[in-house]
Amino acid sequence: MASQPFTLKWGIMATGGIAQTFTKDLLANPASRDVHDVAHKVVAVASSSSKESATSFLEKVKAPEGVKAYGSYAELVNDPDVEIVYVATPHSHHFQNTMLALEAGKHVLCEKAFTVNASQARKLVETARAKNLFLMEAVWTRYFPLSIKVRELVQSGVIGKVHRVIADNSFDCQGPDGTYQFSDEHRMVNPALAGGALLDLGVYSLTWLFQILYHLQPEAEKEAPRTLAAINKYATGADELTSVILQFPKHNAMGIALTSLRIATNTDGHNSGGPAIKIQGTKGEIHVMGPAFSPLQYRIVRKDGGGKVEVVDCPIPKDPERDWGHGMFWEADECARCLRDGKKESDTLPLSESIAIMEVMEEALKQGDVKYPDVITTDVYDPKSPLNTGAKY
Ligand SMILES: NC(=O)C1=CN([C@@H]2O[C@H](COP(=O)(O)OP(=O)(O)OC[C@H]3O[C@@H](n4cnc5c(N)ncnc54)[C@H](OP(=O)(O)O)[C@@H]3O)[C@@H](O)[C@H]2O)C=CC1
Ligand SMILES: O=C1OC[C@@H](O)[C@H](O)[C@H]1O
Repeated sequence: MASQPFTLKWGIMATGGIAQTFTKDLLANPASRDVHDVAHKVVAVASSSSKESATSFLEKVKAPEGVKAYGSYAELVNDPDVEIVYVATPHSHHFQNTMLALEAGKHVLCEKAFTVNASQARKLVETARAKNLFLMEAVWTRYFPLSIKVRELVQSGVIGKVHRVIADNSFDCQGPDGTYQFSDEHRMVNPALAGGALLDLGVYSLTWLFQILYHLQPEAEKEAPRTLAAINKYATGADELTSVILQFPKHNAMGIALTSLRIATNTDGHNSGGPAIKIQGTKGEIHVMGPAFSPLQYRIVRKDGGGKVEVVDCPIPKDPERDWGHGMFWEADECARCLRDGKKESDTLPLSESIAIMEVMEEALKQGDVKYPDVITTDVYDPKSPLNTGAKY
């Protein structure tokens, strides 16, 4: 007889778009993605706006009976049934919200971008380690079977030594008059919510650079990159057209990360313009078709392939009962496996790597003179911060 799966009990912090998407993935049957060793239970959700928002969230995601709805983040982190908190607030809030959960003794999966700057990231990691708690940045793309396969292919030498990775994750968000489809208050462009292309979208371009050029470096030869950035800013002061070059001189490798809110990676949204990611080695290339955050196909182009391209599709499985499957469940499965195995961080995205990525983004934003308000950049934890209580700031 098969043994029972290890079941992880989740608390959801915030009720916005991605909280709904992720929670629906948690509620999908793991068997529909051929996972049988771990499972997930949603035990509570909290809204900083009102208990009603949390209740309406549970209706929207078609949660089963018995899931608790809270009107504050403090109640959620103090619920003894919650084992791990999924932090699904804007970037501005990640540091204070994750600290709130860690201080209450909860494990945390925190949405990308991990924090607003590197010192906040270091503080989170120090706190999680001091308290012996699990912590992971929710970069779901890393846990896609496609990403795992591409990393394996690169490591096995199929395309030889990789010298360059070019990755783009850009959206065309502008209306006919050049302003954006969303207001200046929206989290995408509002500096008070750490808005901007780099922290929201560019983090995925950097994910591809890092998971190939940095993650696969042997531990003894780890080399942090030099960062060179160019940034054009929107009227609000947030970055809107951002390019970052990462140089790894010891490994003779270079990465180019592109992101923008003005111009899309592919103008027709169908990859007609080519891949979003190109991984270029001495024996060939791997092309990953966009979007960079949720890719469904890669192609291997061999130098001696005579023009033939190997095309591999990696669809995201759906739970037929719920007619749902978005691909965020793989990162949730990673959290469950780590906790089952007593691990406090994921090997696929170690905390040191989340810090290294935040160091790059902080440096790039500094070079582009992008500034955020003190209330969201501080690395001093305050349980009563408006970012934790939902008060205006
Ligand atoms: N992995 C992925 O594919 C995606 C990840 N993300 C990431 O998820 C996070 C949230 O994004 P998304 O869900 O799109 O954002 P939304 O604006 O849809 O939701 C954010 C939620 O955060 C809470 N919140 C608390 N304080 C504030 C505030 N001052 N302003 C706005 N919201 C606040 C609100 O919930 P409440 O009122 O209930 O407290 C709100 O609903 C970001 O870090 C983003 O980068 C976003 C989209 C996709
Ligand atoms: O993480 C993300 O991926 C998908 C995008 O639509 C979204 O803006 C971003 O936050």
